Amino acid sequence: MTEIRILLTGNPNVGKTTLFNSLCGVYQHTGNYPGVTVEIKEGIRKSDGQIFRISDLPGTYSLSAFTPDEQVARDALLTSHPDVIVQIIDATNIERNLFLTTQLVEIGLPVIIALNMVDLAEQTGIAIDAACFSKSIGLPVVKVVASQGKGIEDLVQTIIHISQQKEQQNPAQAQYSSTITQRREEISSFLNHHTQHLSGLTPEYTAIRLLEGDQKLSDKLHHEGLTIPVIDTLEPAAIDGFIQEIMLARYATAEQITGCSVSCSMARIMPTDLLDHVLTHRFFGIPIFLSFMWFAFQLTFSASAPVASVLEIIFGSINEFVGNLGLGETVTSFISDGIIGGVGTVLSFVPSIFILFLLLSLLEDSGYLARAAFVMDRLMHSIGLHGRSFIPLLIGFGCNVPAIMATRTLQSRADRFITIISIPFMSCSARLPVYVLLTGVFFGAHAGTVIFFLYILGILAAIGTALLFRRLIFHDDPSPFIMELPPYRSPTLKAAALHMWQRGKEYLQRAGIVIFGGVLVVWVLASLPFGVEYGSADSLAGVLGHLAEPIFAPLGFTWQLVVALIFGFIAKEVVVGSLGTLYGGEDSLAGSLAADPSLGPVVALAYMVFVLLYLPCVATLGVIKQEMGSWKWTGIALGWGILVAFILAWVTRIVGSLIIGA
Ligand SMILES: Nc1nc2c(ncn2[C@@H]2O[C@H](COP(=O)(O)OP(=O)(O)OP(=O)(O)O)[C@@H](O)[C@H]2O)c(=O)[nH]1
Ligand SMILES: [Mg+2]
Repeated sequence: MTEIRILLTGNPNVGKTTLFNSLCGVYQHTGNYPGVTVEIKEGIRKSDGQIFRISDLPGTYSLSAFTPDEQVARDALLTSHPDVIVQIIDATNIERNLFLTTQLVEIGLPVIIALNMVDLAEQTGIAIDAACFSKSIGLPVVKVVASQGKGIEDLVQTIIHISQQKEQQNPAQAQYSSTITQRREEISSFLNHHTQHLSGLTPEYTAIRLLEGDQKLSDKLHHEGLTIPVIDTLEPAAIDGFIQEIMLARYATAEQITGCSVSCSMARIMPTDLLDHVLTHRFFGIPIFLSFMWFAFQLTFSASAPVASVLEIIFGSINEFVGNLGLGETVTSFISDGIIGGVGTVLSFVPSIFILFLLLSLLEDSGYLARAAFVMDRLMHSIGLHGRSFIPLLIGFGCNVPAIMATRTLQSRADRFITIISIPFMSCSARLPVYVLLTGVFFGAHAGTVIFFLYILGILAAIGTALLFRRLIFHDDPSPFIMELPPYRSPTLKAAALHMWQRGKEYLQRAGIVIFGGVLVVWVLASLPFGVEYGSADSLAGVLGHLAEPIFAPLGFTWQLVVALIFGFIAKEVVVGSLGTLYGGEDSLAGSLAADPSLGPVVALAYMVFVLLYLPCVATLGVIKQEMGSWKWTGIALGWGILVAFILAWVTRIVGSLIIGA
């Protein structure tokens, strides 16, 4: 078997990852907004007697990289020397995508165009003559619909064909003015004598990249002791002029190619514009966004509460059954308090998590969330957060770990840090079970609304944090933000369900290992030392809880709540798991909570506020350290979370008691 190495590249949000998934038969996260993939993902396909080693790159508009994710794409394209580059082009937006093509063809490696989303292009009345397009661009063009797996076979055959072909491609190149051509020759003839410094790039190509302002490349050459003609001798203003000129030449080429092969029967579709007008309206935009979110939480709670109570009844009967088996005290307690009380409780919230994920996936795939980002941008910019930060913040609703990785789409370190420290306040799905449990017990019909406000509080805490840190530490203004709105795409239930399943599966897997481990520790602590009553104040868990209780006295938390918080650090699902274990006994967990005289709506609310804000789980802390590269900032993020949680939970308790007492 021969091996073919392929890079999938293209602008953001054109369907690279969807195509990658189709080619490799795997699942990587996709979403209808730019910046979903921020790292290179590798995959393998074996077919037709070949091994295809495929890399999915983050999206990029050009090779002049500005953000960390674009740099990853640029470096892979310039330094990894693949056999074939496949550029995925959005068929509804060909001309803009071709700007990147004009850069790719200059590298000198074989390029194939995968023209994706032809289904959408056809719906909007854009007709593309692939043969004519291929001829005018001088590259093979394959039409595909990645989301339906159409055209994949054609693409694979083309890849095989091109990788075996020996002769050079002859693609349409950008036509530069005589000044640029002359400068280019000057630099490349100099580089001809120094090819050992070019790491496989041709002198001509290196010359044009330098004229285009590739800082990384010129830094590298300087570092190796070279003085580059033109670049090092001319004024920066002159170089800026070259950058402009080259860009214009690229656009002109893109326009020329598109002109002869694409015809539009309709100028633009109106419904999108009209819809955007409403959804991104200056005044209505935010209320509309909030209503969508409120509706999502209401639905999550009302649809999942019945399922959760059925599961609770089932677990109750298993408990009774195990109790009657006469297995001995420790084994019975292990099964009913540890496994069923702990892990079972966590699992009974799986339906809520799945429903929330399904709703978020539908909103995301339709393109609405990107509009929400746009609406929030106006607001966020005025308070010192970068508009682009909104997408990582939103991803935080699912899990904080990928959200923090998604900050790689931000350019400045200040923007990144401010976003990273704000993300843990976004209520990830692991916290939802705590809300569903406690609001169900203490807030009855208002449960959905209380959950909604907790999410809003999380968003406000995130925004407040950004504001404060921007003013206190970084002083500068957020860098300018350009975000393009992705097209509306009618979400398919299949894609959304797949999305939901993938995210839900992670939750289940965690429930299997991490949560079971965490809950087991709590069960052991509640059972030791031998001879004490399970979960009593004399058990190790009781002692630990009582030790920490004074700290939490102003908040009114019982020692069981405190122990659950401590172990919630492993993963936030462990909070309900521990409560299930510690409040075990005859009654159901909900029943025991309702019967505990030290608990009531006010303490429950303060507890939920604390759980929402207090600290990111271990995994999140790990990734903060990885992305910030410093323990100092990781410590600041950790301490800040605890401080905010404490203050806001305390305020909740005071204000709540005043209202209830009044
Ligand atoms: N209608 C239609 N939708 C598609 C097609 N291919 C992808 N999509 C959708 O387009 C959106 C973007 O897809 P992704 O695969 O995440 O795009 P990407 O290029 O990897 O995006 P980044 O990683 O952000 O650069 C998703 O909502 C996909 O479901 C297609 O052929 N037709
Ligand atoms: Mg992607």
